[in-house]
Amino acid sequence: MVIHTPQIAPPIAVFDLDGTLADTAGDLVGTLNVILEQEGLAPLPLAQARDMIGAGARALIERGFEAAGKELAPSHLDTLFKQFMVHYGENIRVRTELFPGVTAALDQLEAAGFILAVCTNKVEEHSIKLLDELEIGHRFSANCGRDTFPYFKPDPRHLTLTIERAGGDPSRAIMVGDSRTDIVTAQNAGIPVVAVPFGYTDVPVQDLNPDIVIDHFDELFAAVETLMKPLAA
Ligand SMILES: O=C(O)COP(=O)(O)O
Ligand SMILES: [Mg+2]
Repeated sequence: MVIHTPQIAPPIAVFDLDGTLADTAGDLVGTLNVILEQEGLAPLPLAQARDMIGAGARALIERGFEAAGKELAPSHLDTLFKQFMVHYGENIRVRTELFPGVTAALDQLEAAGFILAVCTNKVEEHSIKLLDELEIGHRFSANCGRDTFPYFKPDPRHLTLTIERAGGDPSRAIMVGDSRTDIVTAQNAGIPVVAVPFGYTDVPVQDLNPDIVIDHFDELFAAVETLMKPLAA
């Protein structure tokens, strides 16, 4: 007699990229400033422009122009977006580094049997390139950007389709992110969310009602265990 045990999907942890896994602001704002200067506008200080990150490069350019008080026609935005993509792609890892403790936290999750995935509003090509240059790309079963599906964060389908592509189960998943976009995406997908406070957000992440806020990646595994305990029991 063959006894069939029910197949339980492994747990999955899905990470945002910019402001969560890596501090990318120096290179994103660096490219934004190249565009602004080319348009005759003053470059923005990093401290001001970093919180404009999180909704993709198009939004970053729009927000940069808004901060400079300059109108931007949609057709011109298209041109600048293409220039941004080329310049950023060529300068993606000049000042960008992983946040402290990322590699060890991914090790811990992998050792506990977690599938790992990325769900970012970066375009997929740049997300793949950057994570490879940061030498962690091979760890992720799926790396889904703004252009991977017809939906992108805060649409919860960006997250649920990432989980599906990685071979995970949305009922055994957690999201880790730095912004309102990530928190709203996870909440709308019914998935618990861990927030990091060191990323890019114009309001403190604590005020956005995530399930847990961690100050350092050293705290991630314990946070995930707490949020997933009912599932493991
Ligand atoms: O704004 C971006 O370029 C992408 O941001 P995200 O990785 O935080 O989704
Ligand atoms: Mg982010």
